[in-house]
Amino acid sequence: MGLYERLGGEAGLDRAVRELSDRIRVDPVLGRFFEDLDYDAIVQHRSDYLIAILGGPERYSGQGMREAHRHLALTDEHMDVFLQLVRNTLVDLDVSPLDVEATVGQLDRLRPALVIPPAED
Ligand code: HEM
Repeated sequence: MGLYERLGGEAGLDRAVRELSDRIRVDPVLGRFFEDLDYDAIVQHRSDYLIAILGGPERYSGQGMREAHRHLALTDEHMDVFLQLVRNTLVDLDVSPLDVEATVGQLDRLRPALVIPPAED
């Protein structure tokens, strides 16, 4: 059984992403990014995307991660807060410590696409 199945497959990941997204929305650092956006659509896309990269069916057909986040000018701190919320959410959903770290590790691989390096000047 792979990581995707151990996380509960499509239903398990959908639930985890919903729980994670509720936490992101009220987070003091990350919440402001979602003001005035179609929140439910973002949660659905995020879920589809994560299901695909964690080994489930490919339902995501939105933009690439770099294009989707470029205008947000995310920093390493934003990414760290995001990954900590992922970690806490999975721990609270009783995912095993090894699988929590494997999942966080997979998501951290997207960091170079999501974080815009500070301008050199
Ligand atoms: C591994 C980490 C992440 C993944 C897999 C991910 C995934 C996604 C996906 C799939 C979309 C939708 C793109 C589309 O509909 O075309 C999206 C949009 C968005 N993400 Fe992320 N995201 C990640 C990290 C973050 C972080 C750290 C933030 C910081 C707040 C963030 C903020 C946003 C916002 C605000 C949007 C909507 C942008 C807009 O519509 O203007 N994401 N993300």
